[in-house]
Amino acid sequence: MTVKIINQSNNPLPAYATEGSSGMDLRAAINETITLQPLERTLIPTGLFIELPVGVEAQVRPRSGLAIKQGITCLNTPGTIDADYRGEIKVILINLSNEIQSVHNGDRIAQLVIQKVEKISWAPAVELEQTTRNEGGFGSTGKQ
Ligand SMILES: O=c1ccn([C@H]2C[C@H](O)[C@@H](COP(=O)(O)OP(=O)(O)OP(=O)(O)O)O2)c(=O)[nH]1
Ligand SMILES: [Mg+2]
Repeated sequence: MTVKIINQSNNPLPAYATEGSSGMDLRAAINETITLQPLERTLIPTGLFIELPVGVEAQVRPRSGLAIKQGITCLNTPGTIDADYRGEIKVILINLSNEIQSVHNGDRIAQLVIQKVEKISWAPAVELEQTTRNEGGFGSTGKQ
């Protein structure tokens, strides 16, 4: 699948790092370094605008390296880029460490995963098919 993209940043286009990579890293497109206080969140532009076909979404997901090394993650993970969104892809980062963290222009701050999405119609009902699990959840399995 090819997807139209406008890149208003001076960073390279997001790319798969290896043949088997699910995501393409997103880079910060910022003029000045951003500092994040502990628990501070901020919206970081990428300079990227895309045109997804209907039936496809893009997810903005955290990078594990940033999370473990700096305690930085995406607050709304996974972020949803709707097929009909024509605005700039932005990343909501939060600093969950107890130190000030910095983000520089070009830093890889998140990753974009392209996924097919199903659209459904509701069939209103009064009862649902029984299952072994039924209403069990929230740690219901594996108990003696
Ligand atoms: O991490 C994100 C999440 C969303 N978006 C953009 C693309 C998406 O299509 C749009 C709306 O996102 P979402 O549906 O998550 O936000 P909302 O709060 O429901 O806003 P809206 O009412 O505009 O849908 O914002 C981003 O750029 N980055
Ligand atoms: Mg929405």
